[in-house]
Amino acid sequence: MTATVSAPPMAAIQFRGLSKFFGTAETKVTALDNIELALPYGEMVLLVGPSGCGKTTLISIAAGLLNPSEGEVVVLGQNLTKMGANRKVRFRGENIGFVFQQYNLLPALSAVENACVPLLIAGWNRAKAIAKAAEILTAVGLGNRLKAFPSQLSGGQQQRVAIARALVHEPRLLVCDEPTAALDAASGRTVMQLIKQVAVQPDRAVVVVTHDSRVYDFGDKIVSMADGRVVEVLGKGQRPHE
Ligand SMILES: Nc1ncnc2c1ncn2[C@@H]1O[C@H](COP(=O)(O)OP(=O)(O)OP(=O)(O)O)[C@@H](O)[C@H]1O
Repeated sequence: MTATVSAPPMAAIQFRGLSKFFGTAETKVTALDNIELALPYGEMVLLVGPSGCGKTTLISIAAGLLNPSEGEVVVLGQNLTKMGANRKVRFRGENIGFVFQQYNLLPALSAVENACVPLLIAGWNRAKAIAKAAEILTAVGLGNRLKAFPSQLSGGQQQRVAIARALVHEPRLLVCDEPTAALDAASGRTVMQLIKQVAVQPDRAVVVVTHDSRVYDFGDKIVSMADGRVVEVLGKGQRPHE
């Protein structure tokens, strides 16, 4: 009999009464205003909305990179708001993968060396880390470019290396901030397809911040934000009002 992996009972990410302010007094900016939102396992959730509406701030809090000013965030069953700084760093390293608009690859390292960095940081032996990184690079279609340096790869290929690096330690939450912004339409679609194929699993969660309406079709859910608030949560195939 095949073992099936099913979603854990609770939401992958829960924001409860979450607010974030920057600055004080007359310079005070409300980046997030009382967010109540639960994001599920097993889906690709797109976070959309105009520039400055709070998307990056929200995923930075979900990823434990930023603390909220008010409210709570529970990620993969752990309340980050109550977690000490050292534990949070460990939790992040073990459970969260990041993909950004800039690929942030190390230019002196080959594709496979770049992709295995998180494993080396986690203490893996080099040969095992390289083998695992090669496996995931193959899964994202770069099995024949393992030894290429970033400067020898196209933008779309470099983003695929960055995706492999983000997924190599099998994180249960993948957070992507504008992953297709620097790519042409075709490469952007390939990258979204890969994220969907490789990262979306019943016991994992994927959140993608995007301005790129060309990739809205990939969202199982679209959370639309404005002025630090969630304005609507749309199902598959629905489009936000622009
Ligand atoms: N470190 C900071 N200090 C002061 N204000 C900040 C800081 N980070 C974000 N903000 C402000 O908080 C608000 C939300 O910013 P955020 O970057 O989350 O928006 P965004 O929706 O991701 O925008 P974009 O799509 O342009 O990346 C903006 O008004 C921004 O200027």
